[in-house]
Amino acid sequence: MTTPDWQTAKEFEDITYKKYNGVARIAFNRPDVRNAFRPKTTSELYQAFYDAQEDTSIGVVLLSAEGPSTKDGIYSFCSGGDQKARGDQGYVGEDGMHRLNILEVQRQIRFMPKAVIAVVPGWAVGGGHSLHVVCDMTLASKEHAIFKQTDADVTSFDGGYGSAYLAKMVGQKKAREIFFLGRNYSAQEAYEMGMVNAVVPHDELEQTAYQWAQEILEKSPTSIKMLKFAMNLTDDGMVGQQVFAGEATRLAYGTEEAKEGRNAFLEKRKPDFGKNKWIP
Ligand SMILES: CC(C)(COP(=O)(O)OP(=O)(O)OC[C@H]1O[C@@H](n2cnc3c(N)ncnc32)[C@H](O)[C@@H]1OP(=O)(O)O)[C@@H](O)C(=O)NCCC(=O)NCCSC(=O)CCC(=O)c1ccccc1C(=O)O
Repeated sequence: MTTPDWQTAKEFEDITYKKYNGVARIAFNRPDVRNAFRPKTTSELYQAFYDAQEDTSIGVVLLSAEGPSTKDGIYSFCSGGDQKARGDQGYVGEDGMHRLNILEVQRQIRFMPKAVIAVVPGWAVGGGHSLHVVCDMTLASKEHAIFKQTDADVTSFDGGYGSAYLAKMVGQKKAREIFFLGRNYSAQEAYEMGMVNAVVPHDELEQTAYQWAQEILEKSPTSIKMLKFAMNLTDDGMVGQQVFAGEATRLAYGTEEAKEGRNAFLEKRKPDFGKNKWIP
């Protein structure tokens, strides 16, 4: 397996954004504050995920993190909302507005028609924990990954994917333990709970993530997209149905039947869908 020769796709301040060979790598880049996100970070994440979604050469996105901290050498994935940027109604950006826009990033990850893999080299805490939960898969550093939910320490509560979807993943009792007690869990413990796909030696983590991405890229893009949306559907209610059905409509547009319907309208005639089209 080749080592990725990552090329910077766009320069940002709080994240790095690179691409190589069908894979986009978006990484938190505030390691000295355990990769906490502030409004600038979430805005940059939003832009990078949007670009990765629009880029037809990209099939898999890795959500990772730079590090370790220059202060103490500790690795982190993300420690959630930056408590120094927190105001009374959200996190305060350079424009003075109070925002909760990490939830928009969660929805981008959830609804993008491409696989998103969380690559967790260290702490995954609070809103950072929720981000790994919403990703399609999670790979974790054997030596350094620690999973922890501190929402209940700082009067926050991710009542969507971070908690309710987590409960579907690890079971109700375990999810309540994670949130109500706020303990630290190792990569192995997270794996045994069912919220991590693989525990990987730290030095091999990024290469393994790239390798998993390459395996996905060998599959049918339509299958991957439809499978992701099918698996989302039951937990996402009407929006899940809308997203899945939108892609089904796209597939229907490609049929002769759909072309006849469009052409008949444009030619101001009744459509002729032919006989024997009612396949069982
Ligand atoms: C992550 C820790 C457990 C790591 O502990 P440790 O290794 O001992 O390191 P520290 O010495 O504590 O930290 C080193 C350094 O980093 C700074 N830092 C760490 N985390 C943060 C943070 N989240 N914000 C700001 N700064 C942080 C720390 O101050 C130190 O700085 P020095 O200057 O060197 O002293 C531990 O650090 C820890 O517990 N961190 C806090 C975790 C936390 O509580 N996060 C917030 C949870 S709430 C949240 O994320 C809500 C966001 C969200 O997703 C959401 C959900 C629902 C609705 C809306 C939203 C939304 O959008 O807000």
